[in-house]
Amino acid sequence: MSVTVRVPAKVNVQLAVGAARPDGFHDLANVFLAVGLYDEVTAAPADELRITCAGPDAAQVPLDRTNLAARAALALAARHGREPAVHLHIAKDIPVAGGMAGGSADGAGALLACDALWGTGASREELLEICAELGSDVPFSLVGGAALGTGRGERLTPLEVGGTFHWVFAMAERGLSTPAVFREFDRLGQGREIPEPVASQPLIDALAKGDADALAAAVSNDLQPAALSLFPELDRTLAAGRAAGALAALVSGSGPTTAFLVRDAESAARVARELRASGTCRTVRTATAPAPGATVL
Ligand SMILES: C[C@](O)(CO)[C@H](O)COP(=O)(O)OP(=O)(O)OC[C@H]1O[C@@H](n2ccc(N)nc2=O)[C@H](O)[C@@H]1O
Ligand SMILES: Nc1ncnc2c1ncn2[C@@H]1O[C@H](COP(=O)(O)OP(=O)(O)OP(=O)(O)O)[C@@H](O)[C@H]1O
Repeated sequence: MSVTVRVPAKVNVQLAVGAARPDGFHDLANVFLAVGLYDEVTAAPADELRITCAGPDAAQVPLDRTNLAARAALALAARHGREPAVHLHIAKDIPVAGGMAGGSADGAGALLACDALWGTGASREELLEICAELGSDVPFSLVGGAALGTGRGERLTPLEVGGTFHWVFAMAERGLSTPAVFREFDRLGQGREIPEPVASQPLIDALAKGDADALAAAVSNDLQPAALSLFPELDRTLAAGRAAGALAALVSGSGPTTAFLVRDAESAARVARELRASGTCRTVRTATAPAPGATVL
């Protein structure tokens, strides 16, 4: 017997970042939108905890206990006083270290898959609590759709989405480390007053209306200058997407994946084609949003 769970990637349509807290994290107003690029995590009984991974970026995924899927299985097993005897296989389609919460997706997926395989019967509340322990983005991977994340991003308020949004994503030649991007944010902000992060009401309204033009006018990412400072070539990718007719072009989360909001499927295909031809990125994918959260298949 095995259980397979499908989990979406995310794009941050707003990422407002406050000053560094004493614990090193940053308070955020983080508007997550789940997009239809998915990892699948399959849990099957085994003698001991084992992780395997397949997919284009599989070589970059750690297969030891630092893998977020392994950490999820260990956390659930410890809470329920059982052995983490499970084989977790990750079919990886979300780019690694791309700012699209791929590792977080695997954490949330493994948690749900182990809960179903073991018949743990953990409440939604308990699952969300474990997710928050695993990482700031993990609760959203479980929930999907759209949500405002406050605190370090783990405290979620679901948001309404009134239509389908079309996106193009350009994956970069190399990854960016999330802590390094936050550190660069701090460095760039030295000597400046960093305002409290606040969610944008026009952005929340645009999501609720399904209005792509209004969303394009409202998207923002406070980590973008830091990501561009560490990875200046991303500016060329953003410019290529804008020139191809994207309504908005931004760095996804901590980057280096760049995200392009477009009007419809036709324009997604055109922007994707022109981004590929621009030679400014490794691969290009199209996806629609919102996507559901972690789901047992
Ligand atoms: C950039 C985003 O992806 C936007 O959704 C997230 O804020 C990052 O979420 P994540 O990868 O799940 O991050 P975590 O695993 O919780 O933290 C990794 C590191 O990122 C930094 N970090 C993360 C979240 C946050 N609110 N403030 C931070 O400063 C910290 O250096 C932390 O040690
Ligand atoms: N299951 C996993 N899949 C991918 N990376 C993982 C996983 N578990 C741990 N990692 C480690 O986490 C690092 C970040 O990978 P991940 O793909 O989650 O980045 P990300 O998409 O930028 O994350 P986020 O958007 O949440 O900041 C990788 O370099 C890898 O070493």
